[in-house]
Amino acid sequence: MADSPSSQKISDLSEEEIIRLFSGSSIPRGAMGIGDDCAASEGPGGLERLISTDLLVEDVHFRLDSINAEDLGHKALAVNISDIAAMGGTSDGYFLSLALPGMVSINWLQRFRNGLTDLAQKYDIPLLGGDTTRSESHIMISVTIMGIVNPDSLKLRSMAEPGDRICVTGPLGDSVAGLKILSHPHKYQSLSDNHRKKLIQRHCKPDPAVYEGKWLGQQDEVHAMIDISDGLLSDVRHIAEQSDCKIEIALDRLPLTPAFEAFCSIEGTDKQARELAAVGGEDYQLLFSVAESHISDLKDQFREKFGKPLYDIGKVTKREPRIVTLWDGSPVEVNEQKFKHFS
Ligand SMILES: Nc1ncnc2c1ncn2[C@@H]1O[C@H](COP(=O)(O)OP(=O)(O)O)[C@@H](O)[C@H]1O
Ligand SMILES: Cc1ncc(C[n+]2csc(CCOP(=O)(O)OP(=O)(O)O)c2C)c(N)n1
Ligand SMILES: [Mg+2]
Repeated sequence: MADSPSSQKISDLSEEEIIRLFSGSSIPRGAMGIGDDCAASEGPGGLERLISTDLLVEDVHFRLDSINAEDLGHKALAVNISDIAAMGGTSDGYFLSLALPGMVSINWLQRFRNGLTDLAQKYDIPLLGGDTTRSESHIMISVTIMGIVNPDSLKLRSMAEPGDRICVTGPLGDSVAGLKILSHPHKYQSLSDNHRKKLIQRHCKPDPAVYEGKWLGQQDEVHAMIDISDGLLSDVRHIAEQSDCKIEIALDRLPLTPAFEAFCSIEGTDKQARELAAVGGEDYQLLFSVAESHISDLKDQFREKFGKPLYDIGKVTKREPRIVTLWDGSPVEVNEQKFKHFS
C-alpha cells in the first residue's frame, strides 16, 4: 500500500488490512510466518517449533467490572494455549508482558497471577520471561507462547480439501451469550442462575481444547485446523480462503448448550440463536476438516477417548474461496455483525 494522506485513520482499515501492512517479509525456507494460528519453523530433534502471541487490552477484550482477576489470568494464557492446540501441538513455555496503571492493587495482581499459574501448572507450561511497564490508563496483557509438534501432525488453515467434512469439538455461542449477560444484566433477569453462571463462566474462563488438538493433529485424515476466536463463520472463512475451497456450513447442525438455548429464547427465534452461535466469538473450540471416508471412525474414536461427541456441521466443496450458510439445506444470508477491532 502506498503511503496514505495523514488525514486517513486506521479506523478506516480492517484488522486484515492493518496486518497486510506488515506482511511480505521473506522468511527461511521450510518456515511459516504470518497467516496461521502460530508461526512454525524447524525446532529441536526434528520437531516443528511453534510460536504465537495474543494481546488482551482493558475495555477491548475485558472490563474490570465484568471479569475477576483470577479468570483474566486464566483467559490470557488459555487463548494462547488454544493457538498451539489448533496447530496439533503441545505448549512448552510462555512469556508474559504487562502494562499496568499504578493504581492496580497488589491483591488484584496476585489473584491474576494465581489464575494464570494454575492453568500453566495444569498443563506444565513454564513461564520463561516477559516485560513489565507502566501504563497511563489501561491494563494490557500480552502472552507469547511456544510449542512443539511433530511435522506429520502439523495442521494448517490451508490444508482443507474438497470432499472433507467440517467439524467442531464442542458447542458454540456460550461465550458471546456470557458477554451479553455481563454487558446488559437487567435484560436477562429471567434466565436461571445455573444457566447464567454457565454462560458467564464460558466467557470468562474458556477451556482450551489441549488434548483434543494434540490427538486430532495425530490423525492423518484430519486436514485443516483452526481455533474459533473471532467467531465460527469468520474462522471458517480463514480456512476457505487459505485452502482455496468453498465451505458450506449447516446452521441447523450447530451444537448449542441448553443454557445458550435458554438465553436465546428470551429474545429471538431458533434461527437467530444459530446465527448468534455462528458469529459470536471467543468459543475456543477447534474447527477442522476431515476426509469424509474417515468421519464415522473419527467420531467413534473421539467419543471413546474424550467421552464427548464431535459435531459435523458442514462440508468442503470446490476450489472457490467462499463460504455458504445453509438452513434446512437451502442457502441463507447471515448478518455478520462480528466483533471488529477497527472499521
Ligand atoms: N501486527 C502484526 N504484525 C505481524 N503479524 C501479525 C500482526 N497481527 C497479527 N499478525 C498475524 O496475522 C495472522 C492472523 O492474526 P489473528 O487473526 O490475530 O490470528 P489468531 O486468531 O490466531 O490470533 C497471525 O498469523 C498473526 O500472527
Ligand atoms: C469488553 C469486551 N468487549 C468485546 C468483547 C468481544 N471480543 C473481544 S476480542 C474478540 C474476538 C477475538 O479477539 P482478537 O483480539 O481478534 O483475538 P485473536 O483472533 O487475535 O485470537 C471478541 C469477540 C469482549 N470480550 N470484551
Ligand atoms: Mg491474534
